[in-house]
Amino acid sequence: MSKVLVSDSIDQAGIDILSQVATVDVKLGLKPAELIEIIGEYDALMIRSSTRVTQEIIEAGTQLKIIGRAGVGVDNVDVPAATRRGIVVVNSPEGNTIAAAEHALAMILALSRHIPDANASVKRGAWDRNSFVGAEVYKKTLGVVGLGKIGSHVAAVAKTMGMKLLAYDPFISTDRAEQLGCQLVELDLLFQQADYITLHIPKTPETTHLINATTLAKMKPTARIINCARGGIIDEVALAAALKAGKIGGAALDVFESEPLGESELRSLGKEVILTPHLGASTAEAQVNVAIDVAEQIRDVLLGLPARSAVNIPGLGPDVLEELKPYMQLAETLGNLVGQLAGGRVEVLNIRLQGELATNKSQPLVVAALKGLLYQALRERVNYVNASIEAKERGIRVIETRDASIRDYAGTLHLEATGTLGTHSVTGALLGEREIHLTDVDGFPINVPPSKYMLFTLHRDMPGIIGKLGSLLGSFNVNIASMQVGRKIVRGDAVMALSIDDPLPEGILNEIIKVPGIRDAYTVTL
Ligand SMILES: NC(=O)C1=CN([C@@H]2O[C@H](COP(=O)(O)OP(=O)(O)OC[C@H]3O[C@@H](n4cnc5c(N)ncnc54)[C@H](O)[C@@H]3O)[C@@H](O)[C@H]2O)C=CC1
Ligand SMILES: O=C(O)C(=O)COP(=O)(O)O
Repeated sequence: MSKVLVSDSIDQAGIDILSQVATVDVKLGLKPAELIEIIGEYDALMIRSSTRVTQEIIEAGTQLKIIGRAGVGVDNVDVPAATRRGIVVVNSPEGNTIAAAEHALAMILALSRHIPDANASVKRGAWDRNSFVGAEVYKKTLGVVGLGKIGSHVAAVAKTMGMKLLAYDPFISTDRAEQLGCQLVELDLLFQQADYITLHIPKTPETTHLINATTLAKMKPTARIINCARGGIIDEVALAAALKAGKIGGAALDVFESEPLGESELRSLGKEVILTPHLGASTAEAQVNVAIDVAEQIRDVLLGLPARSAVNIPGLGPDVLEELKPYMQLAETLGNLVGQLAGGRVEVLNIRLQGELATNKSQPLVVAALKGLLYQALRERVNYVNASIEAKERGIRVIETRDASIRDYAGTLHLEATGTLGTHSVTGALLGEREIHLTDVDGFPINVPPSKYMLFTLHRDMPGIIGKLGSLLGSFNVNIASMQVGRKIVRGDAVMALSIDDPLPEGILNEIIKVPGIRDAYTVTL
């Protein structure tokens, strides 16, 4: 019989489902070394946000078939390591949406009326009616950063409380924002005008320390910040300094850069600060929802059935998956790449399936391409099940064409994305043992395998330009793993595709564009 390890607190409803098909061990508070020691006995691991599933633990999980995250964020799981091992990672993208939204709303009102401190005061025996004069949210401006599942519910409720709604979300259309009652604005304007700023975005390289000393200085001195999304989006040292200097009116945090929260200036601040221990999803209802959602997926996978909310491996039957998996990985890689090249919000995605890909089994490839395209916006919240729905909700028009004629490769996939910042295209194929190769970028022929960190330049094909770029990167200690030039005619325009060992340090892109002959440059992380 299969064995399942539950290493975080999971509602009994989930345990009961797992017990139908497996022996279930609930072991909470395991240290990493303890988890490494026992994980090899288990076919499945069920977690929330406390257990950190590192590459080391995944490699020790020699029998693991599935990791189930009873919640949204899988940033505590080394998903690429799981994918390399063929371990499916599933989550519950919507099970705790209402809970998290209501926690953010509760924080807004608790901050406004100093409820935690007033409560503590009365419980200490005081009757102090002067120290807790609050503020109304009515007719105040709420700035919603991230208008996804949770942000849009917060906006809907705040609107009923008479708040004016501003939103910033580079991947949402103006129409969609207006449907949600929000005026879509640039982030700086939101910071300048909002009385309350509530964060509902994933933690990504772009959103890390989005709230910092510089952005805090743009806000009203009376502004209040709420973070029920992810620790790290706010620079907590800068926030504490701004609060102590009276540059910010208040903050309510449910998530922290390091959890459990260690030593922090935030603890010493008064009624203008509310701190909760990552309770956004901690309602009875949400915990039943996510436990059942994920336990059912673990049960299905252990029974050899596909999972419905896999974040890394599509929920297809084993045979179909075996046949399509390499092409789906190609499609997802190309979707991720073209999404980053296009930048901003994509409005149209043209997908051309060529040669052996032009079959009636194209739908999983289209879904995989959309999942890759939406990854920058939604991270682990987008999966093979909801990618098409999310694309539709975001107003992305998908145009699919098939051409069974075979050209340079047996089967190629061409994606063209038109977004608010322009149009870009990529083509790819599988070579040899089904190795992914990029074969064209923006109409320029190349033939390179994708790597995690890549740099693309559009430049004039002229002597010395490769050397200048190489020297510039070298001066910033950027190591080039490979480089290739694609051009259509000699001395015309050309594209350079470089694989680099590490992410491009901040600010270098601007230096690259200053190199004579270089027209544009893009850095991507795949
Ligand atoms: N505190 C807690 O216990 C909980 C926290 N969460 C966290 O809340 C966050 C939001 O969750 P959902 O609404 O379900 O996710 P979602 O994926 O539905 O929404 C995220 C939104 O952020 C937008 N976005 C992505 N990058 C952005 C950027 N740089 N600037 C502005 N917008 C950006 C996306 O376009 C998307 O609309 C996630 O990080 C999730 O992990 C979710 C549940 C409970
Ligand atoms: O679902 C999420 O992203 C959460 O942050 C919820 O975390 P938890 O399951 O309550 O540890």
